[in-house]
Amino acid sequence: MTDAASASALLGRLRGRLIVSCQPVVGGPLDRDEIVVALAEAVTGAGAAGLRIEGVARVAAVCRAVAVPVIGIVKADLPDTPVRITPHLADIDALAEAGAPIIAFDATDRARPLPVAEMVARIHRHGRIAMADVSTRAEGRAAAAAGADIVASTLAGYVAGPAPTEPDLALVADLAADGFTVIAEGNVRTPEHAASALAAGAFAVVAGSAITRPEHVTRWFLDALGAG
Ligand SMILES: CC(=O)N[C@H](C=O)[C@@H](O)[C@H](O)[C@H](O)COP(=O)(O)O
Repeated sequence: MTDAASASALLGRLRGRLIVSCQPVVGGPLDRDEIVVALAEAVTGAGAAGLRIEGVARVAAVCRAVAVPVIGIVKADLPDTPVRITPHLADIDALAEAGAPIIAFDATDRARPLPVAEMVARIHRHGRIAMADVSTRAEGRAAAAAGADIVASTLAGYVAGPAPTEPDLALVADLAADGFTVIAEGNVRTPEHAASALAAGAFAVVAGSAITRPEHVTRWFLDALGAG
């Protein structure tokens, strides 16, 4: 993908659709490349229009295996910054080389290795679509001003305090009202959440844990039963 027309055609395939994040629990029994590929094949076979995949080797393997657009990310725990999702330019280069047509990165307003504009420029230099994972409307506005093609609610609630358990549909609605291409991501745990996200103005919806992390879903059930 090298031009605006192809980017727009690729995005068009995601409009109003479900994207499934296939990121197994780290270190768990499903945390294997072949299982991520199998999950990708299972959900796309069932109708998922796109995928979100972590790790360069996994992005390459999934891009070879399926025909839907892949959002590629790299996660890294760094000593000097809370930014974890695709923190470096080298990550962008590797994800582009692996074949991801969309590259997502942390675009929060925290101590960061590099300015958001530099990340977007690098993604565009590879002819890829830049997806900014944000936690607030201000971050979404700043990312869009820096040239991001998509803003996503991925990090809402994850910059401080306890991890959220519901999608931030107010943020989705605010970003959509600003006129951005918004992906609702983070704690979309039910089909009703997904439908509500589209109703709030999302362009597309990502669901992850609810589909591809059975350990988390099991915990939700156990908690509801007051068991274990
Ligand atoms: C905060 C963070 O690091 N989010 C990550 C981003 O890639 C993933 O761990 C999430 O699973 C993904 O965003 C999908 O969200 P959920 O699994 O809640 O449907």
